[in-house]
Amino acid sequence: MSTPGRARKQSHVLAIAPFRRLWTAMSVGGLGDWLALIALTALAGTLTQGDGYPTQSLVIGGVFLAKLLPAVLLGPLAGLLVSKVDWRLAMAAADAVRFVVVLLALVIGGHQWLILAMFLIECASLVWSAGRDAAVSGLVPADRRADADRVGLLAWYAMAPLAAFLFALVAGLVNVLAAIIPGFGPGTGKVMIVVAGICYLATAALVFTLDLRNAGGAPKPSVLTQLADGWRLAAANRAVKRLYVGMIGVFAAVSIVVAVGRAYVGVLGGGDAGYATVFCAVFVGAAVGSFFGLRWLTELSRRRFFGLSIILAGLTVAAMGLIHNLVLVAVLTFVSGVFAGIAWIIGFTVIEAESEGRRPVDFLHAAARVVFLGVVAVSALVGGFFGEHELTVNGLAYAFDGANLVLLVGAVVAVVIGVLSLRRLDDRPEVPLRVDLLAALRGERFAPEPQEEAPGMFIAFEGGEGSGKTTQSRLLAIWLRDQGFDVVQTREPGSTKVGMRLRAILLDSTHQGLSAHAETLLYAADRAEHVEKVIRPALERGSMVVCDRYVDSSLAYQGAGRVLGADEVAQVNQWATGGLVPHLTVLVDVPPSVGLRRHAHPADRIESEPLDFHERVRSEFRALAARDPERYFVVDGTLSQPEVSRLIQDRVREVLPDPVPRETEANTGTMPAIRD
Ligand SMILES: Nc1ncnc2c1ncn2[C@@H]1O[C@H](COP(=O)(O)OP(=O)(O)O)[C@@H](O)[C@H]1O
Ligand SMILES: Cc1cn([C@H]2C[C@H](O)[C@@H](COP(=O)(O)OP(=O)(O)O)O2)c(=O)[nH]c1=O
Repeated sequence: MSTPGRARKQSHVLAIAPFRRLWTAMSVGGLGDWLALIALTALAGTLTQGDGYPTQSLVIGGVFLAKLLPAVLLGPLAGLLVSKVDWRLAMAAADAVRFVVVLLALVIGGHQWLILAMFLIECASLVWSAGRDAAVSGLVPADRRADADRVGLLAWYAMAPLAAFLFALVAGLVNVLAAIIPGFGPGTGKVMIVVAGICYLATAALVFTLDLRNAGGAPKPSVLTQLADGWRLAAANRAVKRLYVGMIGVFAAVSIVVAVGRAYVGVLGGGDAGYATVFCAVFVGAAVGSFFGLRWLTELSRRRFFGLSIILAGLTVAAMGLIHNLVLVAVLTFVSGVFAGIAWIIGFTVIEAESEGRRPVDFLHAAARVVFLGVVAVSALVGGFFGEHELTVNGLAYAFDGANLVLLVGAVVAVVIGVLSLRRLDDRPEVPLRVDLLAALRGERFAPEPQEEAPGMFIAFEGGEGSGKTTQSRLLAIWLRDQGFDVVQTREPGSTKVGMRLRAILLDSTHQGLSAHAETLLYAADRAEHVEKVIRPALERGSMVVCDRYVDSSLAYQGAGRVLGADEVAQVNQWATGGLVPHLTVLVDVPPSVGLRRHAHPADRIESEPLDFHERVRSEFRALAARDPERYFVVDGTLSQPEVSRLIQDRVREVLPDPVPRETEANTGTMPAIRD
């Protein structure tokens, strides 16, 4: 539904000039951050070159940890600090600190200092980010802040491959110079640290010249709060939870490549340039994957493609751990990035559809940070303690170090998560994956052998309490009979002999406390009986079946209302009905507050549920309809009865075989109907 205010096309959030300047500062600062990270980890690798593999692995891990810990531990503090001081000063001071600290890294040697420097830079960055949030709330109107956050994050992530690319470029140049000029001085790490310092200075200048005094607003929730909030939102929807697990799993596997990259590249004979190339390859791969993820293999179910990409990303990471060749490792890194990108964009799109347009950006960004932290810590420790090993197979020596082990373990985890995602999120269980995939590779959608389709037509009515389904399904049955069709009008629960008994159990309000699982199974039992004894025989005779409630009621009431999750309830019902799906489902949509007031009789067991139960039911019905607009017709049940009927008739006419045209309908006359 669109409101007039929404319908007005808004200009891009970057059209707000002061925000554009802030955004530029965010991008330049982001470039500095990424450069500092790559440079400090590369320097850590170079400094510890002679100290043995375990030390090197632990020191590089230490730098990564120093980058990630402050946000998790000190995030809320920084927000509090900036809410008390002038944000512009705070940001400029943070930039000055970052500038001084990176440059000190040039002067002070020793790997302990690199770790401390990273920690200090990150603490300053926290203050900077809190200042940025305050600035954004001063510069951007409230309804545009989500857009502002999005372009900010986009810029930040886009700076990663750019920084890595610059780093690789300079590393190449330094190598050439070192070859030409014997004893050529500074290594790439040091050169890039200077560039990072310049970025911080530029950021300070950009921020300082921003003219705005009324910035303020509440600081953003901390990483841990964002995580908890995001997870709580997902709790009601199992598919969303599984998508989160898949996305985070594939992210973890690919993070390992970055975490062990410096040490592994060193073992393979590469240096700074090789490390930066691998770093760049992950991000470029992910960008390519997320750009094409929705466009490749369009005939394959997206959920299946999601699981498959996670498995393939895992297999690529495994190959990386086993193949000792720098060029191949760089190529495989790119490929694993592509698969991770595909999984992320699909996960994102499906989650957005499942959660009514809410974008889980904050949650995923926070989760990515925490997961990266964990991955880096574990990789550094395992890699460091496992150390270097050499296996001898048939007289051939094969190096198997901590990095190899960590890559393989990550790969196995990703493959397991991928297989689980594939099984648990499958939306085409009736079609074998291999057949589906082969057809999709040929650009076709595999259609199972059409089952002998019964000649009749099945129309279901769905909606909340008092929406008017019963009234409308009766009126539609009468109208269809007038059109000359043989009509079977029926309802759930309770249209068979056994069904009547089940209905009594289900709706009698003395049966309070019936377990949600038992309730689901009883509705499914009623439905199984109904399909076998009433609906299928009618369809086989060629009748029109008009049914008041069907499977979607269970998805909405038991799946969402009772929070059992739509997937399991759908599986039970798929089994109970033998997969019988209506040709058309009419959803009569009314707010529960309106529908519940319409009934005069005393409330039954389900009607007496609280309002938020009925709200969940309604939003699940709407979500189901939104997912398959071809098969659903949503009608506003608050309109008058004749109006609702007319809209339904217009829609049903479209699917009728050989309908009487609307213009001549008045002349065909109406059979006298007995109405109650
Ligand atoms: N479009 C409508 N506007 C106002 N009242 C309606 C409308 N449609 C049905 N009603 C009334 O609302 C009550 C519930 O209708 P019913 O068809 O039994 O709904 P449901 O089967 O969805 O519970 C009935 O009293 C009916 O007369
Ligand atoms: C068919 C079905 C109904 N229900 C609930 C919804 C209704 O409250 C009740 C059916 O009662 P009914 O008297 O048929 O109500 P309505 O006129 O609203 O259709 O059973 C489920 O919870 N799950 C289901 O699968």
